[in-house]
Amino acid sequence: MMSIFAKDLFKGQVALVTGGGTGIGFAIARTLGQLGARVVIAARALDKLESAAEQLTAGGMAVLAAEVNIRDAESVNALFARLESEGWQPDLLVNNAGGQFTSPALSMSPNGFRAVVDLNLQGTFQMSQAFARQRISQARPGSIVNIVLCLEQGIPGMAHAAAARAGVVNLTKTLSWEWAEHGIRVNAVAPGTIATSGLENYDADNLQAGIDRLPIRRMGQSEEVAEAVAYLASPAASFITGITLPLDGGEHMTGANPQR
Ligand SMILES: CCC/C=C/C(=O)SCCNC(=O)CCNC(=O)[C@H](O)C(C)(C)COP(=O)([O-])OP(=O)([O-])OC[C@H]1O[C@@H](n2cnc3c(N)ncnc32)[C@H](O)[C@@H]1OP(=O)([O-])[O-]
Ligand SMILES: NC(=O)C1=CN([C@@H]2O[C@H](COP(=O)(O)OP(=O)(O)OC[C@H]3O[C@@H](n4cnc5c(N)ncnc54)[C@H](OP(=O)(O)O)[C@@H]3O)[C@@H](O)[C@H]2O)C=CC1
Repeated sequence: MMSIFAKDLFKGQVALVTGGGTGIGFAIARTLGQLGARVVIAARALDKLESAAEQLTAGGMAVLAAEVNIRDAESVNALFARLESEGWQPDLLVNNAGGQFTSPALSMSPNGFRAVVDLNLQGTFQMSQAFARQRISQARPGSIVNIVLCLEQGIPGMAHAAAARAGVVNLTKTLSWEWAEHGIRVNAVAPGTIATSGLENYDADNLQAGIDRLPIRRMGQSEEVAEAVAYLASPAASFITGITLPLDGGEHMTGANPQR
């Protein structure tokens, strides 16, 4: 898929994409890199990040693979300190890392619920706070895009993720208020079902049943998410903050697939 944006849209900027070594995050990193940004891809598994970085570098992009566990505040702070000292301080942050397991709410353990909230809500907050502290201390503007989930009708089988991502949707609004005066915009994209290896743990028949109910009857592509992220991160969206953009083939109108 060709990007509709100008090739040098993000020239001179650094984009930090969490979970940027796989799936949607990889597509976001590739799009931002193709549009001129230097890109940091950050996650836990350095081997996966390094092979992703190799692919992107082979395509002519400037890419740094950096280890981080977004659930761990010390790891997050160490990442931002490293990026500053190595000249990769980010102008744009894409909080893409996240995920969950499926389980009926009745069988979730406290620790299982907490792990998913920690990853998706606490992790997103910790990354956003570290980013904003760095930008604001240097009086530089910035842009944050959070990847959430289509959750408008609730998500049966994923109570932890639904609650955590609803938290991120409101965090997006609240931080957009608090940080607007510093030139930092905060927005989110809410994907429906997107074809990535991340879907391997989901029942294919149930996914198909959900897709059959959509106005646009197919899975989304990672590149479609990446284009929306590029738009929201760019000056074309300079008057947009606090929004969550549904990117879901219409799923926000059909309701969640109860079999998920
Ligand atoms: C249509 C689809 C839409 C969305 C698609 C996507 O998002 S695609 C993207 C897809 N990509 C991803 O989702 C990737 C990211 N996802 C992850 O890393 C994991 O799903 C995670 C968030 C649970 C973290 O896992 P972790 O290993 O760091 O967790 P931990 O070791 O710290 O354990 C904490 C607690 O959680 C419990 N527990 C863990 N797994 C299961 C399970 N399957 N079953 C039941 N319980 C489970 C575990 O037993 C423990 O509780 P206990 O026993 O102490 O009471
Ligand atoms: N595919 C889909 O249909 C949809 C996906 N999403 C969301 O989009 C995002 C990307 O998903 P997708 O590409 O499909 O799946 P992936 O499983 O490929 O992406 C998850 C990424 O998050 C990283 N990650 C997980 N835990 C941590 C952590 N503690 N610290 C840092 N990085 C972490 C993983 O890397 P590592 O394990 O190396 O840390 C991985 O790169 C996720 O937030 C997902 O929930 C939302 C809606 C639909």
